[in-house]
Amino acid sequence: MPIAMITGATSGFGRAAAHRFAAAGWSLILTGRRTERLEALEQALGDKVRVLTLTLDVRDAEAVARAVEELPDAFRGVTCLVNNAGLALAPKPAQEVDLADWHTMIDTNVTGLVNVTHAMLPRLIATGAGASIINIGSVAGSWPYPGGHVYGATKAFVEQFGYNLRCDLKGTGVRVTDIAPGMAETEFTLVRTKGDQAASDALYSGTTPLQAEDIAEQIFHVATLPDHININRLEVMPTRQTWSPFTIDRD
Ligand SMILES: NC(=O)C1=CN([C@@H]2O[C@H](COP(=O)(O)OP(=O)(O)OC[C@H]3O[C@@H](n4cnc5c(N)ncnc54)[C@H](OP(=O)(O)O)[C@@H]3O)[C@@H](O)[C@H]2O)C=CC1
Ligand SMILES: O=CCS(=O)(=O)O
Repeated sequence: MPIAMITGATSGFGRAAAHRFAAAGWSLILTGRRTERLEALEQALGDKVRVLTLTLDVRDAEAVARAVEELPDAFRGVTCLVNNAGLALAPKPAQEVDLADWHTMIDTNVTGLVNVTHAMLPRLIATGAGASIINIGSVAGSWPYPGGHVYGATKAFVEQFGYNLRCDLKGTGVRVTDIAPGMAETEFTLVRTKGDQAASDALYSGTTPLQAEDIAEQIFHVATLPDHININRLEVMPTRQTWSPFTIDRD
């Protein structure tokens, strides 16, 4: 059975993707910082498929490299890497944001994704045809909005990094896709607001956001396309989310 490695599997898209791949019999390497949630996933899925959990902070390049180096033989032949771990912080004007929040987003969404990709590239190239890297970008990487500041910029990095990877991976069979979701109801807003459950509930109320399972289905679809097809970018929004017009500062 093929193997998927999913970062940020303890919540949201990552956890839903773990369930989706498991339903199709894939073996799983699941990572995140919250060990108890990884254990719960292993309990839920371990009867059906082979599961390896790794408590890992993607920002720690050494720990990531070591974990990949020490993968047990049964988990070395990874077919699909889902670079999903990420977060937004500080939904307020740039001039009011703590610098530490910008650093956390860059360290996680950019440096963390690069750490995991760098460590996994040899494994994916060894797999060859049919292998894929699926990076979770965001609509925020393409469309500016107030309070998007560094978060959107990190997701623009994710998109361009993926395209550039594709150039260098030509001939290896390894595919690279940027899946760019719009508003989806996960723990994302709870994290972004540093635990403000009311703000999170308010954002998703009275409309129909994407659910984690919607994006998990897209991830699984991209991972299981015939070997000769590479979706470069897949932008997915709720039907009830669109763009705003330009705004103008007037006297
Ligand atoms: N929800 C949305 O509206 C959208 C989300 N996205 C992106 O989707 C991805 C998943 O987010 P989503 O599922 O919504 O949010 P959740 O907050 O529900 O899940 C985020 C996951 O990322 C993990 N994570 C965060 N920081 C780290 C870290 N330093 N090291 C390892 N794992 C980490 C968390 O695990 P743990 O805390 O256990 O480490 C968790 O499993 C993110 O990249 C996000 O930017 C993109 C577009 C829309
Ligand atoms: O990436 C998350 C979606 S949004 O909050 O930027 O619209």
